[in-house]
Amino acid sequence: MDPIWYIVIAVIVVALVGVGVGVGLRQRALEQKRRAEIEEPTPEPGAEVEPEPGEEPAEPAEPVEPGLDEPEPPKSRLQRLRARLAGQNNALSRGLLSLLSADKLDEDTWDDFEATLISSDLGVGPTTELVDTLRTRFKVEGVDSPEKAREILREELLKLVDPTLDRSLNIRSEGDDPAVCLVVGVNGTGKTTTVGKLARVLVAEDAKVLLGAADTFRAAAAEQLQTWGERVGVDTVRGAEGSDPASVAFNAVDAGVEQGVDCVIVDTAGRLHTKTGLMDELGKVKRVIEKKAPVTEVLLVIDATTGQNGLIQARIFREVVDVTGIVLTKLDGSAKGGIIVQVQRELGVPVKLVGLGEGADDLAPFDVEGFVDALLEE
Ligand SMILES: Nc1nc2c(ncn2[C@@H]2O[C@H](COP(=O)(O)OP(=O)(O)OP(=O)(O)O)[C@@H](O)[C@H]2O)c(=O)[nH]1
Repeated sequence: MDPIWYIVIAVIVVALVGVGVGVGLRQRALEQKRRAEIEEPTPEPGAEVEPEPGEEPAEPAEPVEPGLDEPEPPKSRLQRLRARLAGQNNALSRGLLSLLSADKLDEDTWDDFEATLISSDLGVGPTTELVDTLRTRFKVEGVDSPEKAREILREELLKLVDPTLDRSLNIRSEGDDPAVCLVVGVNGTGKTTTVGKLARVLVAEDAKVLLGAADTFRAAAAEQLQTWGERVGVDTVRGAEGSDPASVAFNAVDAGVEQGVDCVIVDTAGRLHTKTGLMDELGKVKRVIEKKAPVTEVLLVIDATTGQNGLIQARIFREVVDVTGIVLTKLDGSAKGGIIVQVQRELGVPVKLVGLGEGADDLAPFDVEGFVDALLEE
């Protein structure tokens, strides 16, 4: 035989032995694995693992997102904000307290009181009403002590601010659709800030929220809104700068329905040059959203420091959309809480929220008794 055949045969033998050993080893490994599985079965994905007797069942790990803010709970927020409204810093409060501390209630004292109320944006109508009622009651009921005067003043102030108005916010889903909250107002009043703060209020109450940046007029507004959302783990639906606000609002609500959120809050632009433009745009935003889900709350944001201007804006917005609630911002900087009464009378819509600072949690539900008591606090 040719020696080349010896070499070929030797190579084949070596190869066959190698394959045999390999298969054997693999089979042994498979066998070991199978045995191990029989002794300790691998759980199906998502299946619950029975704890060993005596062993504590493992707690499902909370998804912890690093760097998220923890918004202040509504209760302590209210107390803090009440404290901020109280006392001598507030013109309305000062006027009320000066009446209570007057030695005698002569014409001059009543005139001064009336002037202070008007200058604190209470408006001429409500001021005259209040002063007339107080004068009559003080006389008829023979007020002879500051305590009695305070009691009457408190009662009349409560009536003026109207505790009977429904101030609840329709921002929690009640059916299959999410609640939709449209936030409108002139630029600079604090709309974007309010949307951000409101998202925090909802997150603190464990609601699932989505934001819609329909202020496409100013790119920085969407940026600002997204930053507010990111701080509490809430997503923002945005569009390109200058894109149609109605389509961004629609996309946000569409995504909200898809994700099953409790509330979609839509921020809108306020910087429109003509009233007609404003009407067209806001009307369209609302109509387009409602192809997807009803708008459950329309909040008009008014800057308390703008006084009569705020009222003029309120009138314009009332013509455009059905405002269901007012957010009065910057009450901390105005010292003129009287605007609450005027704006409610003007629109026939309750003040539902008040902003009392630039801080992330400086927004609180408006509480009539808390407000009046804060004004009368010394
Ligand atoms: N002191 C105080 N400042 C506030 C309050 N709410 C908002 N601001 C400030 O007001 C300024 C304007 O707020 P934005 O939220 O940007 O106002 P906007 O209405 O969205 O303005 P545009 O996006 O231009 O339409 C910001 O500096 C806020 O920090 C408040 O309750 N108190």
